[in-house]
Amino acid sequence: MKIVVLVGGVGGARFLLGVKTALGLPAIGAGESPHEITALVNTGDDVWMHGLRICPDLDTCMYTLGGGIDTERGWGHAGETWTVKEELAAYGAEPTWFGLGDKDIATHLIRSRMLRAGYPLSAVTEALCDRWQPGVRLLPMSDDRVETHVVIDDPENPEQRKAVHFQEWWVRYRAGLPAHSIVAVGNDEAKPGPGVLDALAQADVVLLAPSNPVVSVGTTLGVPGVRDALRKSRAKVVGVSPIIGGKALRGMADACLTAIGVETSAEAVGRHYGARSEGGVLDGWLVAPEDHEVTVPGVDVRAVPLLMSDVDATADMVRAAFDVAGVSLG
Ligand SMILES: C[C@H](OP(=O)(O)OP(=O)(O)OC[C@H]1O[C@@H](n2cnc3c(=O)[nH]c(N)nc32)[C@H](O)[C@@H]1O)C(=O)O
Repeated sequence: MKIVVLVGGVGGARFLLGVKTALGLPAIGAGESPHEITALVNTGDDVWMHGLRICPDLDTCMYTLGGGIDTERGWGHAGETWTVKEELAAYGAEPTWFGLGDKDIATHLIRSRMLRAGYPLSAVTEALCDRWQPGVRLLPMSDDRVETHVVIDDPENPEQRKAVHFQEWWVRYRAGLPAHSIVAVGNDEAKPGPGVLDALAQADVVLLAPSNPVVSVGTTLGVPGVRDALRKSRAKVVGVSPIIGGKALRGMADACLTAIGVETSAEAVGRHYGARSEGGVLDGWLVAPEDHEVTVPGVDVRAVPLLMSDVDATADMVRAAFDVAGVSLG
């Protein structure tokens, strides 16, 4: 079976651990399987800092699936040290609000060197995955530069608005400054990355991980051609709600939803994605038991436990999604 999953960072990576487990693969690392998992990974959070190209969602997926993640934080390397960050701060080199660990910097150094040598991000990702063996094909949504920006009131001059990179809004300001709008700069002209459209065309089932519906899954769907390919796919498309009982489980997805005028509820996010039969992308939508009254016109809504408390619980969630999609593992 060919499974395609649209993912962001931490929640997306944890969901992929469950997909692997549901398919009988080891959660960490590679393994023999008749099944093929392809993750279409958001790159709208990517940023240049200190001359390095940083791809938070790709790296979080790669480290998590390859067994190198700091499981407490959910991002960055296990056993990380921060000498370079401290030295940069001692020089007064901005930005000081973004934590780049020493081990993590090695990944960014290799990526930046390869990008500068002319390799596309997809090839760089493949090369980095040679080390981590994630057991999932990680495809950047695009090789083209797409960077999400957020329009806020300028904290230094509240009379004016300014656009800041998503990372500055999210990490520096903890999404605490109201977003007037969120714009994925470059999305309109981006081309889907190599393999992205083929994966969607050949998929037996497509899953939307419980990642941020605006700045992760939404950005990938915003790459021209991706939404159409998904809508045309012969596979059923099942989404998993990142919102339970009216709240995001981690992060500040509510601030992103508010910025695009969508309520923070499983129903509103399901309706935002919309039914495939009505121009949207969903055939099925998994919500948590407390959201069992949710309806999304044209979509098969099922209530199942949605807490990714461990890989087995997450694998159960994935099996429920397969059930809604009508696929069996044989
Ligand atoms: C900006 C960042 O987005 P993204 O990179 O998409 O982050 P995640 O992939 O971590 O998704 C955030 C999203 O995930 C939801 N979440 C987290 N844990 C669970 C869980 O156990 N079950 C479930 N159904 N959803 C979960 C969480 O509510 C967030 O909305 C970001 O938003 O952090």
